[in-house]
Amino acid sequence: MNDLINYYSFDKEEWKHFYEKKTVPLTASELRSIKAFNDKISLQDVSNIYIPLVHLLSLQLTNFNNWQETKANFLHKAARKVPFIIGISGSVAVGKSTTARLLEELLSYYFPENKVQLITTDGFLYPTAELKRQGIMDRKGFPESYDMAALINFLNNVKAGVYNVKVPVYSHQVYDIVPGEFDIIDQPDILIIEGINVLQLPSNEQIYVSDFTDFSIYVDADANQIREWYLERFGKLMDTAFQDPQNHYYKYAQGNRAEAFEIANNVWDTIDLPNLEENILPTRSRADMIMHKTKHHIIDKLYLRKY
Ligand SMILES: Nc1ncnc2c1ncn2[C@@H]1O[C@H](COP(=O)(O)OP(=O)(O)O)[C@@H](O)[C@H]1O
Ligand SMILES: CC(C)(COP(=O)(O)O)[C@@H](O)C(=O)NCCC(=O)O
Repeated sequence: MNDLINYYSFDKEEWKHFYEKKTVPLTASELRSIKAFNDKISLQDVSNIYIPLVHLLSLQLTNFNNWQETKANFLHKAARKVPFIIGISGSVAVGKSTTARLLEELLSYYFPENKVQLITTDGFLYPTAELKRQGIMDRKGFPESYDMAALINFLNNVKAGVYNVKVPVYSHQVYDIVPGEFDIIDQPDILIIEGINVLQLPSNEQIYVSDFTDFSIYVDADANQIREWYLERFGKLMDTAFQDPQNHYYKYAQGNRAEAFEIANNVWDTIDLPNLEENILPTRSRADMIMHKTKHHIIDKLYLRKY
């Protein structure tokens, strides 16, 4: 990516120095818990990239809380806790949900006084039956496949301090919204929201997801590299589907593996790659931070918005 004039760019050596001295060493149990959800994650990136980032976020959070109080005083209103929302965007399979879970883990660990919750915008996809009814099953992940009004309403409720806000649950295994299942977001101090559409501007809404986010991260990588990660994940999803006929990947797991990968390549070429090029990549320059990854998900560059 060419350096943009409104971003500082850093390689990882430069970035890690910003919080080197005060780096809190990771404990053995913390390392275990990070490894437990993804044993491939680079612990060096956790120390050199994510811990300085968590520190930066905590500075921004303090600033945000002070500003909410100052604003409430000016308006002669009682100050109340307003959730700080972190948005994470990027292509399908670039590693948004892994980054989001890692940040959730680290923020909860270093700032236990804060309640941290996480959601994915996948929950606001229309159910398969509705996508089929509209004839847009091959547009899953495109802007029209999401109930953006419901997503905006959800974010508004969270910011307004509403208790127990429900979020529908999407399952990659079932490849659909799970009927009757919800996550509950209940007055968090920090909400992380990850999804391909977090930085998008919905065509038929006056307000955007980004009107509710206080810091946003775009996870970036070369499209050919992301295809590999997509296929690797497809392989993992197939490997766990053997026993379960309800699983979307069961039919692939039962059939010829090479043919299944051919189908996956085709899905990438006809759905996820065009979506990346048409709708996701153009939103990259709206992010506060761009995190660029290379082979094995190793972060090689960071871009931080200047203004
Ligand atoms: N930092 C990372 N280190 C190792 N593997 C990763 C990392 N981030 C993502 N992955 C792997 O890459 C694939 C896609 O990641 P995922 O978080 O599901 O992407 P997304 O949420 O963007 O679709 C998964 O197989 C995941 O295990
Ligand atoms: C549900 C998704 C739109 C969201 O992707 P995610 O960022 O969670 O990987 C995507 O995984 C998807 O289903 N895309 C449609 C084509 C496909 O099967 O890859």
